[in-house]
Amino acid sequence: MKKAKYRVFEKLRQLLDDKSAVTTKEVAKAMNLSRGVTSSYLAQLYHEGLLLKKGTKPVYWQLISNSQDAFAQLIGANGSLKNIVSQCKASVNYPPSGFPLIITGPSGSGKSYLASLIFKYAQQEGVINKGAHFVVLNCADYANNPELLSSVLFGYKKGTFTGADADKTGLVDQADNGYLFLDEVHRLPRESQEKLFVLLDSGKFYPLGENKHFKQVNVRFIFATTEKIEDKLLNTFLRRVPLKIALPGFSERPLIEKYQLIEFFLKHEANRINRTIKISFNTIQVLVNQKQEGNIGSLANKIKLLCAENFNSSDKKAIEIPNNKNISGPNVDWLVFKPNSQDLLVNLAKENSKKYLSTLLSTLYDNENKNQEISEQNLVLNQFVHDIKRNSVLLIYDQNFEKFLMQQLATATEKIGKKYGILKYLNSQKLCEAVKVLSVIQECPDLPDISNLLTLVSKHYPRTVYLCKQIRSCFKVDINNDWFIPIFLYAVFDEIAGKIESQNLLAIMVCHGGNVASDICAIVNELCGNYIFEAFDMPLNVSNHEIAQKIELYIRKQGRKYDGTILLFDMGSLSNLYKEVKVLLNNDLLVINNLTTEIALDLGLQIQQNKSFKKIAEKAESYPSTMSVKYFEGISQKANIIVSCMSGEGLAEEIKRILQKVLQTDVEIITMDYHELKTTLQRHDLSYFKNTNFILTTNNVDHQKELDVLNLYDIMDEDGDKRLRQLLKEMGETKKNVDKLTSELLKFFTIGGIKGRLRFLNPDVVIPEIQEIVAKFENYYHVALTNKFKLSLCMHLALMLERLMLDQTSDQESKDTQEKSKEEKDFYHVADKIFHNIEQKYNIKINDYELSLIYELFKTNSE
Ligand SMILES: Nc1ncnc2c1ncn2[C@@H]1O[C@H](COP(=O)(O)OP(=O)(O)OP(=O)(O)O)[C@@H](O)[C@H]1O
Repeated sequence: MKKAKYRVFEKLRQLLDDKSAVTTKEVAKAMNLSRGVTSSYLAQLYHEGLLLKKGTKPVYWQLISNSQDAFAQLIGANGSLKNIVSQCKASVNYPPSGFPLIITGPSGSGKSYLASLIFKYAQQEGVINKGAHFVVLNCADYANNPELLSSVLFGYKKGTFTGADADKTGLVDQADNGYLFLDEVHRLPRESQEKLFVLLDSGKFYPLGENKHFKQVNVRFIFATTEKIEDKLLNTFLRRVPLKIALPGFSERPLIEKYQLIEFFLKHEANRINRTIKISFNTIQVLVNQKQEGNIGSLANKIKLLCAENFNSSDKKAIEIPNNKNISGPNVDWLVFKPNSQDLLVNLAKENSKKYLSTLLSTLYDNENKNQEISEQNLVLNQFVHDIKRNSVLLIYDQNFEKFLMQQLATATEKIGKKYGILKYLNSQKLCEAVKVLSVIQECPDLPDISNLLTLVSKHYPRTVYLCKQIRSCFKVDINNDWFIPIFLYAVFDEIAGKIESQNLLAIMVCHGGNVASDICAIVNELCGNYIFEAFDMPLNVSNHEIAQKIELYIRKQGRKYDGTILLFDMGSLSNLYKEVKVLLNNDLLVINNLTTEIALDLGLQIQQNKSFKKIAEKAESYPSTMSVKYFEGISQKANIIVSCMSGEGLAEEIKRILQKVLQTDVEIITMDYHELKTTLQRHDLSYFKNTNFILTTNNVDHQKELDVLNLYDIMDEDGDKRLRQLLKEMGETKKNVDKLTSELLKFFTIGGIKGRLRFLNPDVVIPEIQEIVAKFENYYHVALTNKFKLSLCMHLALMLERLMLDQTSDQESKDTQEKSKEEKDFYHVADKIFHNIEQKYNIKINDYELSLIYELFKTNSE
C-alpha cells in the first residue's frame, strides 16, 4: 500500500495536468482530506525535493518536473545522452544567437526528436519567441530535383520558371527568428550547400531568380544525417557547423534506457487506445536485445504492431502480448501498463540517487577494508533499502523495471545455484533485496566508481565472486556494471560465502560429451551443500591440451592459492593430462581418470571436511581397480633427480636413461624441458622439492639457493665433478658407480659434441675406443684428468683420427723441427705404445706433429 503522502503527490500531478500550479485547498478538496493534513503532506513532499512552492497566502504548488527543461523527457538525458544534452544547451544559449549543429546517427536513433527538443528548449529559455517556427525539411524528398529543392528552401521570384506566377517565400523565410531543421542534409546539392554558407555566415540569401536584392534573416540551423559527414558534405560547409553530435543506436544504449524506451512506447500505446497492456517478460527481453536497423523508431513501430496483432485475441479490458513466437514455454510473468496511469516519476529525484549510492559505497568500502563480517555488509544494504523506501528516492523505483530485473536475476540464479549446489541459500527474499539496490543502480545516471571495492571483495571472496560472475554471465540482458558483483555478493551470498571460501582444495571434473560433468557436479555439490566442484562438459573430440586450456582459464579466474588440485576425468591418457595440467599449477595435483557420482561424492565430502591433500590422495589409491590415480605431493613422493635440457626433452631423456642404468639407489628421474623447469622453480617453494636430491640442467637457471642445481657442462670441471660426486655419495652411490656415471656422461657429451663434425667415423664406435686410450694415459701417469679435459681430449683425438685417415697433416709435420725435451720424448714413447692398437685398426700412423699437439694439450691442462 502506497503511503498517503504519495497518494497526495499523485493527485497533485493529476490536478497539474490542467494547470501550472495548485493551492493546498484544491489538493485537500480533491483528496477529501483536511487542509491541515494535506498541508503537512505537501510540506513533506516539498522537503523531499519533489515540489516547488510559490507565493504566500495562498501558497501555490508545482511539480519539480513541470519546471524541468524540454530535455527532461528525453530518455537518457541524465544517462548516456548527458553530454549531448549539455552540448545542445550550449548551442542554444551561446551568445549572441547560438550556433548551428549537425546530428548524426543511424536511422531511428532520435535525431529528429532531439532537434525538436532543442527547439522547445530554446523557447523555454526565451532565446526565441513563443511563436517562433520550427521548420523541417527532409532534403531526401527533393534529392532528384535540386532546382525544386532550392526553390522550396530559398523561395523564388515571379517568372523564374514556368509556373512561377508570383513571388514565393521559401522555408528559410518561414524559419526567420526560429529554427530550420534540415534532415538528411547529405542529399543537399552542392549549389544549395554553397548558398547555405553565405546564409550561415551572414544571414543573407537570394531567392531563386533574384540576384540584386538579398534577404536578411535570423535563422538557427540544425542539420541531421545518417551518413558519415566527412564523406558526404563539403568541408567548407562542415567548417561552419561547430557542433557535431553522434547519437548512439538502440543496441548501444544502457539496459535501463532500453527498458525505459520500451516502457515509454507501451505506456504511450496504452494511453492512446485506452486499454491496459499486459506484456510477457520474454517479449520485453526480446525487445531489449533487438539489434535491428531502425533503432528506436522501429522499436516504437514494433510495439504498436504487437499491440495491434494481439488486439482481437485479447479481452476488452486488456491486450495481452504473449511470448515471442520463437520462445517456447508458458507465459508465466507479465508486466502491466494501465492507460492514464501516472508515471511513477522515474526521472524524478534521480540526481539524489548518486548521493545515496556514494554514501553506500563508502560505507561498504570502509567495512570491507576493515575485514568486517559479510553479515555487516548485508545489514548496510538492508539499511540502504530501508532508507530509500522512507524518502523520496522511493520515487526512482520503477516497479515494472524491478519486476523485470527480478525475473532476469531469478532465472540466472536458479541455473547457477543448482549447478553449484547452493540454491537453497539464494532465496527470493535475498534476491528481492539485491534487485531493489540494483534497480536504483541501473537508474543512476552517473554511478560512482566501485573498482576499489571490487578489488577488495575479489580478494576476500574469490570463489564467491566467481559464482556471482557466473550468474551475471547467464543474464539475457546486459547488466553491465561492476556494481553488480559486490551488491549481489553482500545481498544474496551473505550466509554461504564463508563456507564457499573455506575450501582449501580446488576440485574440477571434466567429461566428454553431453552434460555428464555438469550433472554429476550439480548432484555432488548439492549433496555437499556447497560449491565444491567446477565441471567442464567437453565435446567428444577434445584434446588434452584443450582441456588443460579450459582448466587454466578457470585457475586464472580463481585469484587465490589452494593447497592442491583434484581433477576427475572420464577418459583419455592419465599421464598426458596430468602433465598438461601439472605445469599450470603451483600446488599438488591428484588426477583420477574415473568420473562417477560415488567417487566424486566421496572426494567432495572429504574436501568439505578439509581433509589434507595427502590423505585424500592416499585414499584415492584404494578406489576401485578399474581406475588409475596419479598424484604427487610436491614434485614427487619419491627421492628424485630432475633433469632438464635446453635443447629439448629428448636430451633429458637420454641423460635419464644413463642415470637409470648406472645409479643403484632407488631414485626417480624426472625430466622436464627448460621452460617447465624454469616455471616450476619460480612457482614453488622449497617444500615442493623436498624429495629432490638435485637438479641437472644444461644451462643456468634462477633457483632457490637451498636447491642443488648443477649445470651438466660444469660436471666436466673439477669443481662441478666434485659436487656431483658428493651429491651422489650422499645418496649412497659407490665410488665405482660414480666413476661409471661420469664416464658415461662424458661419452654421451663427447659423442654429442663430435657427431656433427665427424664425416666418416662412427662416434658411437670410436669414442669408447678413445676413452680407453685416455684411461691408459691416466693409468700410466697416475693422474685423474678432469672431465672437461677428458671431453676436449676425446674430441681432439676423434678428429685427429679422421684427419689422419684423410692424410691431411703432412704440411705441418715437415715444419716441426724444434728440439724436444726429455719429458716430451718420454711422452712420445709412451704414446706410441698406447696408440698402437688404434693405429693398427684404422691403418694410420700418428706422426710426431700429432703427438706434439697431444703433448701440448696434456701440458697446458696439467699446469
Ligand atoms: N531518447 C528518446 N526518448 C524518447 N523517445 C525517443 C528518444 N529517441 C527517439 N525517440 C523516439 O523514437 C522515434 C524515432 O526517433 P526519430 O524519428 O527522431 O529518429 P531519427 O534518427 O530522426 O530517424 P530517421 O533517421 O529515420 O529520420 C520517435 O518516435 C522518437 O520520439
